[in-house]
Amino acid sequence: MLARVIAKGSKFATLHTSSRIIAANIRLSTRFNSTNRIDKLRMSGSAVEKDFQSLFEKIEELKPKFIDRLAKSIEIPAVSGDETLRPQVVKKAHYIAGELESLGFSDIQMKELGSQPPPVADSGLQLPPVILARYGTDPAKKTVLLYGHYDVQPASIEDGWNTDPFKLVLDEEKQIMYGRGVTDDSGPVKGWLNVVEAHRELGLDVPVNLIICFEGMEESGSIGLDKLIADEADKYFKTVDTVCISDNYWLGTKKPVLTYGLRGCNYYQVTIEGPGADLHSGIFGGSISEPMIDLVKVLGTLVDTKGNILIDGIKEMIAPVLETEAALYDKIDYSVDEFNAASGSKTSLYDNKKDILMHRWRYPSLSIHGVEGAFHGAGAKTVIPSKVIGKFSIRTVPNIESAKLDEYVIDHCNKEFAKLQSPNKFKAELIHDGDYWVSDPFNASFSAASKATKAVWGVEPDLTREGGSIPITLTFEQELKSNVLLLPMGRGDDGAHSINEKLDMSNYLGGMKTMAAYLHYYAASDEK
Ligand SMILES: NCC(=O)N[C@@H](Cc1c[nH]cn1)C(=O)O
Ligand SMILES: [Zn+2]
Ligand SMILES: [Zn+2]
Repeated sequence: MLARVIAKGSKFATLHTSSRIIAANIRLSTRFNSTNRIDKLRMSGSAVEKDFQSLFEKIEELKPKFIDRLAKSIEIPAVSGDETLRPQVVKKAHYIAGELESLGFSDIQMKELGSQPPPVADSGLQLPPVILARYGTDPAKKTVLLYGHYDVQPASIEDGWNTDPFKLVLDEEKQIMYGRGVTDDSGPVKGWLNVVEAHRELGLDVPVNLIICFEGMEESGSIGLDKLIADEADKYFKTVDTVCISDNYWLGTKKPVLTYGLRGCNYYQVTIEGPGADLHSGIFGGSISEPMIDLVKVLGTLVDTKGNILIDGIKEMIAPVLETEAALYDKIDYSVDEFNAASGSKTSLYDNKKDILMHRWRYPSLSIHGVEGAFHGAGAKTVIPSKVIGKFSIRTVPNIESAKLDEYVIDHCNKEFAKLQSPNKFKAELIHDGDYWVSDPFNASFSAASKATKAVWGVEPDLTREGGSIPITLTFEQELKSNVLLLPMGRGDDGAHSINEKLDMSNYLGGMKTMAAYLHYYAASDEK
């Protein structure tokens, strides 16, 4: 099936110790003061780069096929957070496994993770499989584990999409692809497959062994994957030298980045249950205790309008800002204008780059996401919802302890609800969690990615942290005792999780070239 085309003319340790972070920051500031370190790591180059031209040309030549491959993927609504769509998530897993097989991958295993733990409506709901596969098993080569996720965030046209979110639409004039998952994370996942295909078409050896680990629950907290990685650390993953994840974005729209840190994410729900059914507000309003009113009151105690989290104990766990760290932000290529453009507004809480970046990378945030069971349609339905579930999450940073955070959050909610003296039933609970990750970006893998970026984009990448979360990153680092590199494909304005998610063609093609060059530079490096 071909992509729909818009006609021309239309429009960085689980509790990472402070000392490790200090060391990383000092090294980072050294890097920013001079490029000596990365230059020292730079190998001669020419032998490594001899195949780049043909590889890059082949990637360009295969563009129609690569668009088509992405289009097929976008058409499967693999929304992990929607229980009714679980069969689609499983379908997409099998579809990708088929593609891996036809591209010559071996030892393809669909690892089952059992049933999804509560809270879940269907207690027997099976988790989607984790796809494991190998490309090459040459003991003389290094082995790179490629992680990605094939599930996506929910999307519907009613949210304000200009096009069907589950159809890839190519704006020919702007050379931009739209669709749920194009940048997060189907584009990058397909990118790795395409890189292998380009090598095969050229009869060119992939210079490293690849191990694929693609999961279908990333957007829902990577439930079940921690255990699989621990179980397979000395088995399927035994030979892994490094892990590369392409599941985040450039900071802005112009400059490529490599990423060495992520915030964590603990996601909670509060359930308030009252009347036996939804009621007529004219008959019962004023004489019944309304769950939605209780919920609004409780949610209103979590955070203020300036983004300050109002739950006791959290602020005290945040790692102090170091002088060396503070200096880093000035050197990052980013602006308030880019932030505003990406948000489509001028509603920033801060008027300078440093504060925006610090509140994205190194301070926690609390967001209120939605209310299940509440009236949310058009019109003016005079209903009193009988049961409502409020959803919110906290993005975590060094040195917030996840278990302590859960305790503080749930205690806070229980206390605030008790103050209401409501007869309604109340429960506050954690849905899923994933730790923050901050790493030292001075190793062979980051060095290879830096050279690859220079080779493709002509600039040294900025080293960034990311406000989002990839829950499994720390698990890979700890269980496999290997470095993890975040090598993003898309741009900061791609609208991941939002409406009209996009991926610029230049980022899809350039991203694949960078991935390919990375594998070659890493293979040629003296270090692991
Ligand atoms: N591209 C990474 C990403 O979007 N990660 C999600 C992970 C998550 C955690 N809880 C729910 N989803 C993110 O929201 O950062
Ligand atoms: Zn993602
Ligand atoms: Zn995502």
